[in-house]
Amino acid sequence: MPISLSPTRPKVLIPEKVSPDGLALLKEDFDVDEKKGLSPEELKTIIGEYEALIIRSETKVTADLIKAAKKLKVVARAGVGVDNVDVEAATQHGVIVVNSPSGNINAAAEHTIALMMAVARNIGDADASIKAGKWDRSRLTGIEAKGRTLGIVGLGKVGLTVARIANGFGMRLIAYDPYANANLAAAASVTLKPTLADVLKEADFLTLHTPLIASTRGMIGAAELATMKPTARILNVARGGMIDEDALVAALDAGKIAGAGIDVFTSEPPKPDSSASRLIAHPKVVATPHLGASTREAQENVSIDVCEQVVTILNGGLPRSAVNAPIILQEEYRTLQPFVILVEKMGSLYTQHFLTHRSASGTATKSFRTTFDIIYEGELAGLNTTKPLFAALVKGLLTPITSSDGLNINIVNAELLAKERGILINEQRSRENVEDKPYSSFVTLRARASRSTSAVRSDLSRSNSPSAKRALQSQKQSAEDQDQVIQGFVSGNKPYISRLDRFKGEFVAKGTLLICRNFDSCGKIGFVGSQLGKAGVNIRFMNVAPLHEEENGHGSGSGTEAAGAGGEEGNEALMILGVDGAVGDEVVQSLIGSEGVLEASVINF
Ligand SMILES: NC(=O)C1=CN([C@@H]2O[C@H](COP(=O)(O)OP(=O)(O)OC[C@H]3O[C@@H](n4cnc5c(N)ncnc54)[C@H](O)[C@@H]3O)[C@@H](O)[C@H]2O)C=CC1
Ligand SMILES: O=C(O)C(=O)COP(=O)(O)O
Repeated sequence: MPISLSPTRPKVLIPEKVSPDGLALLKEDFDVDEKKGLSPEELKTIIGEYEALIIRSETKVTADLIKAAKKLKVVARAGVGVDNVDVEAATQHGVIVVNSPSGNINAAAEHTIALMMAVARNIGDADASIKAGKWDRSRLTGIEAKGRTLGIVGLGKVGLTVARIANGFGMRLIAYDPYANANLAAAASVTLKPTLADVLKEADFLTLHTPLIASTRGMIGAAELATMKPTARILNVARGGMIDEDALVAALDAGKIAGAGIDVFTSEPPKPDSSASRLIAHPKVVATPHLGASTREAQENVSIDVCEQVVTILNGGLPRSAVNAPIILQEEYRTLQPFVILVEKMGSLYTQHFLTHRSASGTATKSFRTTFDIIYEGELAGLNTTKPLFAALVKGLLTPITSSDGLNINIVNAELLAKERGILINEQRSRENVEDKPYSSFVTLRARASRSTSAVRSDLSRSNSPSAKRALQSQKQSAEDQDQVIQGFVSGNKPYISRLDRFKGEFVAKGTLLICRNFDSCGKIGFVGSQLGKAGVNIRFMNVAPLHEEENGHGSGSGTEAAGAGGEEGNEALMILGVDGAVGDEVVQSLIGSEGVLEASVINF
């Protein structure tokens, strides 16, 4: 396969050891830089070049770093914990943070069990002793796990896996987790306790498996240790800050706790003379340098998991495990993805078609409407989340009028950006039956007029006075008082537009389209075809969209302009032409005038 040397290939930075299995997925389309041992300053200097950053627990992704990362779209954590990432700063800058929520769970659970047995049987001490030439058997007598109580704090993915393995050892299992799933706990033979104190006082082994968050930071301090059995042993393969390291050292010294197996520390690597270093050096402690996830299998899993997500995000798709975005269920994801594309195209069509078009009076730029209704009908109406569709709409609406590399709109920041620009989007769901239609879901985008058509219509139906009715009627006919409508659906995974403004006609939203509004009479198609032919523009397809039935009989909405331009009577239609390549301004201008083309716009999807 030829290798593209294009300088525009997105760049991915990997400042830590990440398994090559996932990186192979990136190398085809992106430039992958593996640069280990960078200082925070060096990282900050180069981060501006990169679209994606893949990290483990060592890289600190601070607000400062994110600010310097002008092109960054994604921070991918090849593991679970994201406490080394300033997720809030990432959200503010529209940077998606993804992780691998289950790739290393088994590794972390098995490491916990390894530490538990190492502490129970004095493995570390025994190993050092025998290597020093001693045969010290009586001092190194241990205890058995069987029949002892394992207290689990945090009964999530790792906690439950530890429970299942420990159950096989014949241990009694208790846990404290106020948010735990009671059915899963019962199925793993775990008794949930109402308070942490209940677990602390009964545990022979205490193991921590919560994230490091405000409610868990320092959760095991001197006061908690004082309530535990003096024969108890503590395990921590979660995060350093959850145990007060100085308090644990003091409890071990005082014989209030029998031992500890610790994989994670408040400073990693531990600074000399820090509380972490004192804990590691303690003879009753078995310590490992954050090895919970360090198995070949786990590293393969997390690497493939996050690299796949990086590929998806850099190709404009939605990740499956974004930390700073709503979670999309897998089955919903499959339903949503083609509609994400459709809705983005509908938004983009709105901005390109309604805002800038050519007419006899030159190029007109209409003001951007700020209140939109988006109505989901059919299957889409039953979805739990339509957040990605909302984001796609904001992206579609704004991308044509903003510099594309300056605006990075995604599910994370779409709401904020819409708000900043004063755009109000009302999402509505309609259970209307689409069974007789060739599609299962249908989307309507309605840009509300300053005074919406529906409001004028309801005023019309309520008004008894003929003069008031006439006034309202003329108000309704003004283009600025018309809601602007785009409708679409997905069929065969392709995004179709089925209504554009007052016209109905199906066309695929793809490539470059030339859209002409003209009188629906003979000769127009030939005229446009010959003008484009003269300009060397190849026509891929052509469609005529007549007035939508709602509009027939209501007159031709923007009648003033129609009469002024051509002076012809009768209905209007849209001519939609799929063309190859660019259509220059002069070509568009040549179409408008006496031959009856009233307006034209060029849309690039
Ligand atoms: N040492 C290592 O290499 C590894 C460490 N980890 C760490 O292990 C920890 C657990 O990971 P997972 O099981 O995947 O997370 P998880 O999110 O599946 O489970 C966490 C559990 O903690 C519970 N929890 C939250 N706040 C709590 C509180 N105040 N008190 C009691 N329970 C609380 C939650 O309800 C949840 O059930 C994380 O800190 C993660 O970063 C994970 C993998 C490898
Ligand atoms: O996944 C986690 O939360 C871990 O702690 C693993 O960290 P690591 O990727 O081994 O630096």
